[in-house]
Amino acid sequence: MTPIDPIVWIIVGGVVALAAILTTVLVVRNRRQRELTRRDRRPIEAPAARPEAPVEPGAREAAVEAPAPAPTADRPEAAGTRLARLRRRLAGSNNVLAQALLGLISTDRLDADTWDDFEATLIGSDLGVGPTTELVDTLRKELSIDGVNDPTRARTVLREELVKLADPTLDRTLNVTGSAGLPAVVLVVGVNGTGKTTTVGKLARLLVAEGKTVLLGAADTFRAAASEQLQTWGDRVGVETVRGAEGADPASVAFDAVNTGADKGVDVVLVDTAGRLHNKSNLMDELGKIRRVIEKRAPITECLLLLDATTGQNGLIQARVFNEVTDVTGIVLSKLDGSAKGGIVVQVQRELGVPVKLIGLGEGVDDLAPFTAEGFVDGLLGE
Ligand SMILES: Nc1nc2c(ncn2[C@@H]2O[C@H](COP(=O)(O)OP(=O)(O)OP(=O)(O)O)[C@@H](O)[C@H]2O)c(=O)[nH]1
Repeated sequence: MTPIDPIVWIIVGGVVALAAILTTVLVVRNRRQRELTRRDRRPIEAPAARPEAPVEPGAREAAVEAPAPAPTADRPEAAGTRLARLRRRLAGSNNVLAQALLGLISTDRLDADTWDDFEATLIGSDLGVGPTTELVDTLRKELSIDGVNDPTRARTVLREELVKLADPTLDRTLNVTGSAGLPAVVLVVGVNGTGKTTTVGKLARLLVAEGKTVLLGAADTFRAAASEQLQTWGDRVGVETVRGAEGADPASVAFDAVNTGADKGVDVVLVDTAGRLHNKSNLMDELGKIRRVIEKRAPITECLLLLDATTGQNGLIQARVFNEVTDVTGIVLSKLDGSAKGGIVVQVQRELGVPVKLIGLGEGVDDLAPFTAEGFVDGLLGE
């Protein structure tokens, strides 16, 4: 056998060593690659929560105006708490009417001057001349028999008479139940700035909390910001808002909203309108068209007229015009907070023959309450 040349041994040894090195390198690289892949697949950990910064007074309200990203409704305050808070607000120190009423029952001598002052205050509170005269006559009669020496008796008589004036017999049910598989349609009308958009938002929130499905229609196409404002409410409450382009025909947006609501099977469609009071025939045309077009798809179950309590007699004149041009089924009296014009409740119901169904007592999301004659009077008298 021929001995193998040492050179050949060296070459073979080198090849084997090179192969071993290459194999080791490949194994290590593969292992690293697998490790990296495994790390990538690990779920991303949420960053540690940052401690909440202290909230400036009013900052929460401002944050509330921003559209909420998630379409989930925040639940309104419980009805009892809300009403108690609103009652306190109604009896607030800036309410001239409440002060005059409480002044009367706490005085120990009723002379002609006291009655004159009382009468003037009631007229100033927009109670109207007729209801004021009725109230003063009844109180004079009742209290001259019993005297005001007994403040509890005086308060009882005053409460009874005021409740009668606010008329507890009126049906104030909000008609938000549709029929024949169609949604209920609530049309909200009124002069600009009275609080229509805000009320639609607050009402949507209450309806959602009652378990109803709601859709908003932004038929106030006159003011671009109005439909944005409504959309913001819709986002916060977690309901869809149907909008049109700025300057679009309000009737067509209203129809789209009701049509979408009917197709989607929602319970209630709330339609916000512009209701500019250019002149009576324009208003009649605009609201008439909106009504006709909506009713091609579903009947309007409730037409709410917004009335700003602070505008007094002017507001009443506007309300009369709206009531003449469209079939109003309920009044929403906004801005009763801090207004000395609470008497308007009585006057507007008598003049228009339409019940006040809701009252607005502030700009906050929960500052809308159903109206009841007893609750309103108790609020005024601070009970
Ligand atoms: N204090 C108080 N302010 C209210 C109340 N309701 C509404 N407002 C405020 O009134 C202003 C007008 O309200 P909007 O809802 O924009 O009124 P609108 O009728 O829709 O107005 P247009 O879109 O111009 O027709 C807003 O600043 C509201 O926050 C209320 O009950 N009390």
